[in-house]
Amino acid sequence: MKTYHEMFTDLKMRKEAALMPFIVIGDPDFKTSLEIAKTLINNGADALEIGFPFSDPIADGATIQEADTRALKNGITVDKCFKFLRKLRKFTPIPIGLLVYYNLIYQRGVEKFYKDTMKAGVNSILIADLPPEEAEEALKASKKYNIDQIFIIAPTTSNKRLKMISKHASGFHYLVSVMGVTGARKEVKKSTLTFIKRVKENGKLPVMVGFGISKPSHIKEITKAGADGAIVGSAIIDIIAKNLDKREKILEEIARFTKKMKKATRRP
Ligand SMILES: O=P(O)(O)OC[C@@H](O)[C@@H](O)c1c[nH]c2ccccc12
Repeated sequence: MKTYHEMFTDLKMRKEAALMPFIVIGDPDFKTSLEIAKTLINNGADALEIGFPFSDPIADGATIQEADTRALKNGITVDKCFKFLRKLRKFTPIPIGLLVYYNLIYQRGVEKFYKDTMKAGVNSILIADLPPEEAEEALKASKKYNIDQIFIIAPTTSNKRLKMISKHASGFHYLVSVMGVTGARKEVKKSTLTFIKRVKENGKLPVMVGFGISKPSHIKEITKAGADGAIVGSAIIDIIAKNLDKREKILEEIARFTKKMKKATRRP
């Protein structure tokens, strides 16, 4: 199993930024989502961010909300999510990060959740709705089980707060490109580029940018501004949603899209 640090070091030598696609377990169904994860890896993903479906995903826009609904309708539970992760880890050594809402962790018990995460060979956890001020118990478990705790940094995060987050975070900084919810966007704002520079100057970890990244040109813009990689969720899930009645097309189109996005991570 590869650490984030090893991944970023390897990529630096190859003059590439990291491509980290995001999918929801069980969307459109358990088996297909595992095939999708493998397709992402086979076509250039450097790491994966894996979402546990949740009924009230407050940080998510319509695309991911609907993915969560599809997965929950398929009967995906937290136990099934861990089963998925164990299968995925057998397939690949690349870093795998979880995206979860705190309720799912709280329900299982913080200690047990982190232990299961460790046993599944997962690298990191990002809890979408848990600020660092309230993360004491989670941080304790993350240290005990050697899981990187990822925290979100938003455009409104002050440098002072960024330093506080830097004290607790490991793995990478998750820079949210814009205020708002997840969802593919047409453009990268100029303000996002200056924000990336600010986090590079004031943070301590490699910077991954997410929220809205949906085209190769977006990846080029953010990496030129200093980002170490991109997290791409909704643009991939839109492909799933569009092809629900012709599932063989899902893998085909995701393969094509991933290759195109990975190509854009090469630094000139
Ligand atoms: O979907 P987008 O706009 O490409 O953004 C990445 C995103 O999907 C993923 O990182 C994510 C999904 N749900 C979240 C909730 C909070 C923070 C991040 C996320």
